[in-house]
Amino acid sequence: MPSRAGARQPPKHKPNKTEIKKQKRKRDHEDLQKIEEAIQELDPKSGKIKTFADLSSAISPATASGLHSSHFTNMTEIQEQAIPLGLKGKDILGAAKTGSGKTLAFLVPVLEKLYRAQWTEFDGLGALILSPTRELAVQIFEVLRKIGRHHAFSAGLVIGGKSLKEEAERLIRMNILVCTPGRMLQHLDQTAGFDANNLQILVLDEADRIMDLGFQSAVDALVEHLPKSRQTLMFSATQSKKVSDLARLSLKDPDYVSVHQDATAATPATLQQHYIVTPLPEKIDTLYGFIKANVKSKIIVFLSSGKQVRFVYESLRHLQPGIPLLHLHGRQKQIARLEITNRFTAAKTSCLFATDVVARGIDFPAVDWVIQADCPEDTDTYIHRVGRTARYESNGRAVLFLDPSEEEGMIKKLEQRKIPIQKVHVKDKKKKTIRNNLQDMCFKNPDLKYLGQKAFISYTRSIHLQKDKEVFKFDAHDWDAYAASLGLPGTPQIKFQKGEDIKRIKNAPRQGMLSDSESDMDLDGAYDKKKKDKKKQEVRTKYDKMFERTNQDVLSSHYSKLVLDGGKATKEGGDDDDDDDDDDFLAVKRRLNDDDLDAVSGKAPVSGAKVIELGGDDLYVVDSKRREKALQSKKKMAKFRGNSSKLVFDEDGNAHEVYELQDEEDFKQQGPADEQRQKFVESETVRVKEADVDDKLLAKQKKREKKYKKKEREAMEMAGGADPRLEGPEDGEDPLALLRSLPMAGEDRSDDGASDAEPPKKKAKKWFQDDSDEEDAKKKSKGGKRKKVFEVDQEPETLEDLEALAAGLLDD
Ligand SMILES: Nc1ncnc2c1ncn2[C@@H]1O[C@H](COP(=O)(O)OP(=O)(O)OP(=O)(O)O)[C@@H](O)[C@H]1O
Repeated sequence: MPSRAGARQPPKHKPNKTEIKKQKRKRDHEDLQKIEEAIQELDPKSGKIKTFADLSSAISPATASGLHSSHFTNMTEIQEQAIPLGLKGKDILGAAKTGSGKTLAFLVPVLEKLYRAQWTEFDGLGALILSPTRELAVQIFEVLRKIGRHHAFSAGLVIGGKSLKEEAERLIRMNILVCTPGRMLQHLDQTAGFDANNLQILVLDEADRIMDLGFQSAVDALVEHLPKSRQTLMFSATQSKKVSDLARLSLKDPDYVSVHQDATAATPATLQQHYIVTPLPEKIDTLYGFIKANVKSKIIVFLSSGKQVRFVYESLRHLQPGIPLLHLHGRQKQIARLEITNRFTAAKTSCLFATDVVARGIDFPAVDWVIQADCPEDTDTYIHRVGRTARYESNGRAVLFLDPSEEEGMIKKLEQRKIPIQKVHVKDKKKKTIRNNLQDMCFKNPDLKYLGQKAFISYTRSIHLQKDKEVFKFDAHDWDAYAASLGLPGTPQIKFQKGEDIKRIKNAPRQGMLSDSESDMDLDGAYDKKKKDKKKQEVRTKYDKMFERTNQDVLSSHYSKLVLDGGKATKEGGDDDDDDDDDDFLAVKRRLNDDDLDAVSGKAPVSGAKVIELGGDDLYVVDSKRREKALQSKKKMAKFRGNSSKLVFDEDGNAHEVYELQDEEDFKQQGPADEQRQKFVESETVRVKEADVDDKLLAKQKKREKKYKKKEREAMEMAGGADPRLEGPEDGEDPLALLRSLPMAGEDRSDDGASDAEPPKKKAKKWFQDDSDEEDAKKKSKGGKRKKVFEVDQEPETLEDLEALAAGLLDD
């Protein structure tokens, strides 16, 4: 088509900023509209949604590209079902096998919820994701960072480990938070300007764990801070539909999404599951044998408590099985825990001894074996533990160690859950005992022995407290043999406390029984207002801190416990929250040879320790040189002893303060105050004068004695001083006794006793040799040389005089 030359073009309209914004808003609005429509059309049951690309019209471009760049293409079953429902704004109870991708199943709906609400940094907290452990929270946060990288939301991790203030500063600006319940509650309670009033979506990963007793109070209090009109997603491999839990979280008509039907197990098909029957006293041998036979593998060994973990790790480490060993439990510092998690993640071959702190959710890559050396408390725990291997389509193997008494009960329970498990036997030629090595190590290393004792106690205690008596039969075990198998010189005695405490612990099995691992689960970070207030009131001295300080050696936490036990703190309800609650329930009779320890028998186990009684109820235990030194320092211990006061004793032996205040009435009866004062001054003047005379006499006497002793010493030196009797007094003897009993020249030895008691009389000026010397001299003059007689003008008084005299004798 010809162009019309010279025709005027209509002027081009340049949109101003406001118009641009308007257009963008319109476009955004239209986009959101389209997304909403696509979501409405999603049908999870259609079987057509298999890949993330199938969702592309129902999710934001930012999420789609985040998933794509993280190499997530196909969806897992739980994702296929849960993501569409989540996008539709439904509350969800999601249950799917371990390692089946539940994390993405809730993270995609979280990102999309905020995206569609056009959430900005000024809108505050929009999504909250709760995890029972710090490790799992970190892992969820990492996945969120990956798939959410193209979004503009701010996201944070709140798991403690930093100061509340430091966390608080950043918290206020966050749109999405991944956190542990206790720490989150603490912020909601204490951080100014931080609230969750606008929260759009709440997620509970490992929901059954978060909803159980251990977290009950924290979760209930936390929910009170959240708005009722929100979406709630709960996920776990062992999800229950407990109505009470749903009510507590005010879930609205939730969709139950379960991808393992009742006919199939909650464990992945790619997982091979076995069990070994090994009597408790042989367990550590079996474990060591297994590790030695699999040194080219990546293994996780689950034990029932942190103390078990520490003992097994420390003792097997000394035996150098030829595979890097790691250990993880809740009493370790946060940094150490993360470091160990990272090291095990990166390792190709390694054996990690752990409590249930890593039983749930943690996605260690390429784990070959999961060993449950201590039987899990229930089948749920079994499922989560074995789920650390055979994750997302990979293979894995799991072995459960059972005592003969546990076999029937546990296998029955596992069969009820349709868990396919096979019995296997340890090959005879692979059996090897390490009992002698352990005994030897415990003998040489008291710290290890101590750990063994603690491990023994914590194990017996956990068996006793287990609820499932069909599986855990306390009386079926040979505890002596078990103690011996750990290398212990004797069986620590166990004392069961009576009364309400047991009930309380039994009713709250998780809090009481698995204290080590529970504390891992953020219970140590759990916010307990009462505890906090109480702590504030307690004044802690430098020495309290010294005894509380951990990592000095393996025993330190025990010291502080003993100090508290022995001291008033426990008696007055002192808060011993730093240690686990072993001794809440069981206590060990102390097996101590030391007489000192009798005073505290029955309080706690420690052998070879000294107990120093400081007076009153205060007892301090010492078994390191450093502490011993500290306790010997009068200056340091003065703080513990309190201010000293001078006492005087009356004739009956009763102690009185030096200045005891007299009753006013009695005082008045003795006459006017002035008169009394006058009398007092006069009597004291007389007393002082008398005392003065006595003091002078005493001083003179002392001076004389001193002079006399000096002479004796010098005379001895002059006489050769080689008498072997002078080599040193025996312990407890008067060091001068020998000197005094020696014959002195010119001294009358006929009166030995007197010579000891009285100072010698002043001698004549001339000083001769004695009679026996004269006799000697006469004999010598007959047949030989006559002994020279010395005449001296004056008795030698100084060392020089004596030296001169001695020199004269030698000259001869
Ligand atoms: N769609 C997917 N495609 C590929 N890999 C996936 C997909 N979804 C999840 N994964 C991978 O599967 C592994 C397990 O995922 P995830 O940790 O979410 O499992 P889980 O179901 O939460 O397990 P657990 O019950 O133990 O907590 C992870 O390594 C994850 O990266």
